[in-house]
Amino acid sequence: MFFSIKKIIGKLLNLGFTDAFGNDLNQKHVVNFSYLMFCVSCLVMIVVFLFRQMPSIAFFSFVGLIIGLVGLRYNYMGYFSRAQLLMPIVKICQITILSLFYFGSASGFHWFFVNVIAYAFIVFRVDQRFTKYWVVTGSVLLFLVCEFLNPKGVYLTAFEQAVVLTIVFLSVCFNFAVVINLVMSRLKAVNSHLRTLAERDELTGLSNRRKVLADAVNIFADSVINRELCVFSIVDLDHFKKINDTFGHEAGDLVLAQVATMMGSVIRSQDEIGRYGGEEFIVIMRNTNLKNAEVVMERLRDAVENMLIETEQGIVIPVTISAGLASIGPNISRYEEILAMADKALYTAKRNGRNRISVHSSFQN
Ligand SMILES: Nc1nc2c(ncn2[C@@H]2O[C@H](COP(=O)(O)OP(=O)(O)OP(=O)(O)O)[C@@H](O)[C@H]2O)c(=O)[nH]1
Repeated sequence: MFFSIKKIIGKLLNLGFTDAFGNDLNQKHVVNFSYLMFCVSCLVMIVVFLFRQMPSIAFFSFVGLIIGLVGLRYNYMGYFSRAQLLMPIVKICQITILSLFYFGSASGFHWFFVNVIAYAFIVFRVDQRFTKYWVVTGSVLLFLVCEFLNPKGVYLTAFEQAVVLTIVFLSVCFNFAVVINLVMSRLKAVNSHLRTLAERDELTGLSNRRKVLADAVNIFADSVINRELCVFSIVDLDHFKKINDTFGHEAGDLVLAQVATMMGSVIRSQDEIGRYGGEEFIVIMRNTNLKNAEVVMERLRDAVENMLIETEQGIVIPVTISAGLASIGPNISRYEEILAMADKALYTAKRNGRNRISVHSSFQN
């Protein structure tokens, strides 16, 4: 129940969004949220004041509701700056008129200006600072006018004013909590998206060199601390230059992407894969000895050899890989040493005819 409500609210706040990670998203969310809250409050006031037979406030709130819906639609249609600006204008008018002519400052209704000021600080960017200062200055001045001009109001009894004061306090707190939450969760989402972009290789979707080497450091350190084995493997596509030269660079890219997908499906979930550069990949196998690692890599080699990669013209591109494997050992103090050994083993595999797996032995030169 709670989650479905949260989902509906999330959908409403995302109204009009086309790009999940563009700029201004914090602002758009806050604008949507402000309109939603404004429309809900207008609706509540229409009901309450119709019930209390105060048609003028009910009508005033109805006009507010219509303007609120227009603003929401503006934001939905992508007229962000119009929506952005309409909100503080309508809110300032509503607070001033209700506070001065109906509720009186004892109701604390003019404290809603706090929301307008917070809105201005969050929603207007640096290049809109003049609008921001106008909204903030206007709000502060009108707050003072409301505070000193008509403390009693004409409509509400002292008790009702106390009730309104409590409602104002609670809703200002609520608005602040939601807006802070919104901004934080947007920042978190954008942050994690940026991290993903910074760590992914665009062509293959695998970890890029920086990420896989960072994984290598961590896995190596974990293995040393826990006295476990780990195996590093460097995988290289055979005669890849020839594939590019024969079938074209695009076909080469297709091969890289499809081999990467195959690697993702054959390599065990606990292992890490990344694109080391060009047509080279790294596979890091945790808690694994060389023998088991060789079995996994042999399975991959076989799977790649049997892949059917077709160009757009329907030509099948024959692809094979070679891989070199090396394991952590007693005299190894840095992960780069294992990579260097795996690279040597790869060289051996290439020298021995390619399409094979070669394991680095400590007796090798
Ligand atoms: N299509 C494509 N080609 C790339 C990419 N990155 C590197 N290459 C090409 O990969 C080729 C690698 O060639 P070589 O290093 O000579 O290796 P090879 O032809 O695979 O030969 P062996 O490794 O000895 O079997 C070069 O021609 C690069 O231009 C890429 O992202 N896409």
